[in-house]
Amino acid sequence: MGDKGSIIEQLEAVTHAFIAQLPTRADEVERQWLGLQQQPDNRERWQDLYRLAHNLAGGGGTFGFSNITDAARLVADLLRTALKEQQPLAALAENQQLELYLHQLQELCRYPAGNHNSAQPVAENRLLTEVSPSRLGYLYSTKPEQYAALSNNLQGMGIEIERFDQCDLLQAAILENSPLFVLVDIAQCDTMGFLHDHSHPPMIAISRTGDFSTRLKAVRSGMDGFFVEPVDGVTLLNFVDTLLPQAWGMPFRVLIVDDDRSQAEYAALVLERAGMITCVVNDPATIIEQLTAFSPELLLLDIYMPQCSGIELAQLVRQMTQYVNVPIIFLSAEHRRDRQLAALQVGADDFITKPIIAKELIAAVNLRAWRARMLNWVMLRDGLTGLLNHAVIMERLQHAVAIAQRQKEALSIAMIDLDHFKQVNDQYGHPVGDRVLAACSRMIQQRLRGSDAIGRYGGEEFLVILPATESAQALVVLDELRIAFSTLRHTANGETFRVQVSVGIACYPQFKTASQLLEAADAALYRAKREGRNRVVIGGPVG
Ligand SMILES: Nc1nc2c(ncn2[C@@H]2O[C@H](COP(=O)(O)OP(=O)(O)OP(=O)(O)O)[C@@H](O)[C@H]2O)c(=O)[nH]1
Repeated sequence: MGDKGSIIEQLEAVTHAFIAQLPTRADEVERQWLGLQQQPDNRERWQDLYRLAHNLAGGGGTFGFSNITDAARLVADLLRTALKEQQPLAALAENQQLELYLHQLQELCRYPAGNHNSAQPVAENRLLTEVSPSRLGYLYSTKPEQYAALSNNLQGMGIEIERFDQCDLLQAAILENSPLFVLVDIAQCDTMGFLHDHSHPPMIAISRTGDFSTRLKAVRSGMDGFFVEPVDGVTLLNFVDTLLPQAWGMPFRVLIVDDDRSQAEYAALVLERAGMITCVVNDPATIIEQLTAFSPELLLLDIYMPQCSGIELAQLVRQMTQYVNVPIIFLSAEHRRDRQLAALQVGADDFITKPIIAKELIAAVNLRAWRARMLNWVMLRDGLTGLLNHAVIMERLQHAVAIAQRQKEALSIAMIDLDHFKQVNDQYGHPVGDRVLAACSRMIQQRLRGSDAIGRYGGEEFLVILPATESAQALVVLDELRIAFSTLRHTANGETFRVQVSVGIACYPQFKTASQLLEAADAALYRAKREGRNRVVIGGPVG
């Protein structure tokens, strides 16, 4: 099921087939209704009409025609009640409400094109929307003084702020420019109705007070975050990072274990359609290999399987320490709440009852996978800079060297150290030093490729790993970065200052192991410092 192209093609094919037979279904509805005008006491015919509506409601939901689902459900609900309560069938044939519902349903089936909302599941998954990397932030506020304070604070971090005081202009600008985030003055929060209809960048409420009712107002307006003024730029950008597609843009990877092939394939189709990557396992005995090969971010387990139960499988997975944090969702026809609770006690996170409702499944998987990814993100990152922490960047280095060896390709690493940083702390204070560190980290992130790994190696020292990069290329990239650093203006106590960096580079295959690379980059950095700072030096003879 990993082949996304074929999944989408399959899905398009079945959707087209569904659309193609909608007009015929409309005719059938009409024929049944007219027939029932002649034979109102024919219970079987009423039941046929009920089944027709019921199927349209299901199919409409599956294939993205929510209007058809809504209309068909009105018909099906009305008919089910009437048939169950043994209401007089002749009266049903004269029910004007039913006639109206049926008419709406026929219209929607005959002209389905304008009603398709197939993009909805993907759009609902905000994390998957592509927003181009941007250095633009928007402020929606009628107060110019708010703009001045924020703009000052964020300019030092390389972010430009634009203010809007009209919602429609803001909305148009968001669609056109995809800013990094939108700050919304709490007074304007309740005018942001469009948030519910579209995907959008992180929307963050700002307010002078952080009391319960103000925060609640922000939540109810659909805000993604809340900051009390004065807004600290570093904290704000770190928070935005946790919501951004760079951090979350990769599709979720879901492993589905179900001995019932059709159920498993259906769940996989639904999730793939919402932009996720799935792997279906019908034989629970192969789960260990699949966990290693696929490295899922979430497990969807059927409870009742002949060979071993989903509950046993969840226990088995939880006993493998590397999967302790992977969310597990049970999928089962079990409706008894006590059984469901017992199942959850083995360490699962949620329980979805069959038959699968696509929307519910997508929402549950999205929520759990997103939470797990966010926790992971926080655990792997350095709190001040948002870069990978020391342990993680060291692990990435080992990994990058192994790949370079296997693929027989180049690899460069660079150690970046701020020059005379102690003076910044001494002169302006530690909090200003922190802000400078955060601004520099952001600049490295903005300038390097997504495939490069960037970590905080020590206090004011960063380690960058550039896969498939020769020393000459690394030199060019790092020197551009050095120049960009020296042009960044920082402000403190009304003064403006600049900070420079020294860089030491080392490259594979000149240096063969992670520790040799680190040693060589460190020695090169030392040379850069000794030779006058604000320069880039390559370790060993230049390749
Ligand atoms: N504000 C702040 N300062 C830090 C942090 N981590 C390390 N530092 C400071 O970074 C400074 C490093 O000082 P030194 O190692 O003497 O180096 P330097 O002043 O940058 O001089 P050179 O590296 O030789 O150019 C020390 O003052 C540390 O306190 C941090 O997280 N925040």
